[in-house]
Amino acid sequence: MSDKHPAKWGLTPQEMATLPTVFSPDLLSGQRFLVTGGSQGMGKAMVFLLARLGAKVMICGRTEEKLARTKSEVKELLGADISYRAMSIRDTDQVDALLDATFEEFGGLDTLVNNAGGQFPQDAIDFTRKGWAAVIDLNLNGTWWMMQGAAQRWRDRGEGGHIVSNVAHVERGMPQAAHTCAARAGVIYLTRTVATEWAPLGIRVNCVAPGAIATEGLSQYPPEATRRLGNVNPMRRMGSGWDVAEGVVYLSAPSGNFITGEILTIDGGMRMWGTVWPAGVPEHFQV
Ligand SMILES: CCCCC/C=C/C(=O)SCCNC(=O)CCNC(=O)[C@H](O)C(C)(C)COP(=O)(O)OP(=O)(O)OC[C@H]1O[C@@H](n2cnc3c(N)ncnc32)[C@H](O)[C@@H]1OP(=O)(O)O
Ligand SMILES: NC(=O)C1=CN([C@@H]2O[C@H](COP(=O)(O)OP(=O)(O)OC[C@H]3O[C@@H](n4cnc5c(N)ncnc54)[C@H](OP(=O)(O)O)[C@@H]3O)[C@@H](O)[C@H]2O)C=CC1
Repeated sequence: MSDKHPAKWGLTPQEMATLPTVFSPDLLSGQRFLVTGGSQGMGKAMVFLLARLGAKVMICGRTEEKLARTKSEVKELLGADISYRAMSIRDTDQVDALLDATFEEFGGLDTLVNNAGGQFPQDAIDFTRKGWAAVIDLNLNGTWWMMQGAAQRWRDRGEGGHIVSNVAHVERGMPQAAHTCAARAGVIYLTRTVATEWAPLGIRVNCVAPGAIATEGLSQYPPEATRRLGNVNPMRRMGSGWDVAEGVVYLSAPSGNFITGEILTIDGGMRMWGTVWPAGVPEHFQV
């Protein structure tokens, strides 16, 4: 992937339908997945991969049009049927309705993928209370409502399950994204805690932590910032939604059966070298 600023970010449906995968075609046959934010970006790559591997998939997002488009593309290119529901993970009533609808339609759920999220770039010193609250509500609270709601249903039905949440590489902090960094750290430590609490229930809980990934979501960021994203890790390129989708499958398939409380970092080495400045590099740090 080049580090140039493309006219359109992300993978095409045709690419997601044909990209090579290390997994065998029937790996997830009969497995039931719920992917939040499955209508674009990494979530959509997960949906295509899961459908290609035989899984039943429910997706959600706020925009019905994008969900319907994803459903028809999956049908047209893979011949598979997926389900969707327009909702916001920030609304607890809508979270309950989504989980109830999914368990009812599929007769249960095997893996919840918490992928929906986002933020805006800003220096922390300038955050408004409303802006801080919006990012925490989406990335920490919304993710938690989904985690807890799924776990309660599994417990009440006497069934186990798996949760994988898409967070971000936050070990070194993330300048101009302190709100999301705080929220993602919260999800990481929820994961590490409930992985223990919920082990007796047969529920595994993991995260994937991406670095800079080329998705449609990047169109919300200024070109002067995204132009640098191919240079924020030692590999000096961005990852793709497919890289993250394969990580989610690895944790969710039998390959992940003895993995819980884990954070699978998929960042091209950004933990070691490179800093994302989503609003642009301040003068002090320019070389
Ligand atoms: C951080 C860099 C990591 C590396 C690159 C990562 C990239 C990605 O993660 S891309 C994929 C994710 N997609 C996005 O991040 C884009 C989507 N972003 C959002 O949806 C918003 O940022 C959201 C989280 C705030 C959504 O909440 P919503 O309820 O829709 O928020 P509002 O638009 O109503 O705004 C509420 C409040 O938030 C403040 N605010 C929003 N945008 C900005 C901004 N661009 N700059 C500064 N402040 C912002 C503001 O206080 C808003 O209140 P009002 O001013 O009264 O509207
Ligand atoms: N791209 C990157 O480099 C990185 C991304 N991440 C994180 O990974 C996740 C996926 O990223 P990416 O694919 O780039 O994101 P995108 O912005 O491309 O996609 C986000 C998806 O989430 C949905 N969504 C957003 N808000 C809500 C909500 N309140 N309720 C339900 N669905 C919602 C969107 O649909 P709709 O707008 O219709 O609701 C969309 O389907 C996000 O959490 C992101 O912040 C982490 C590190 C790096």
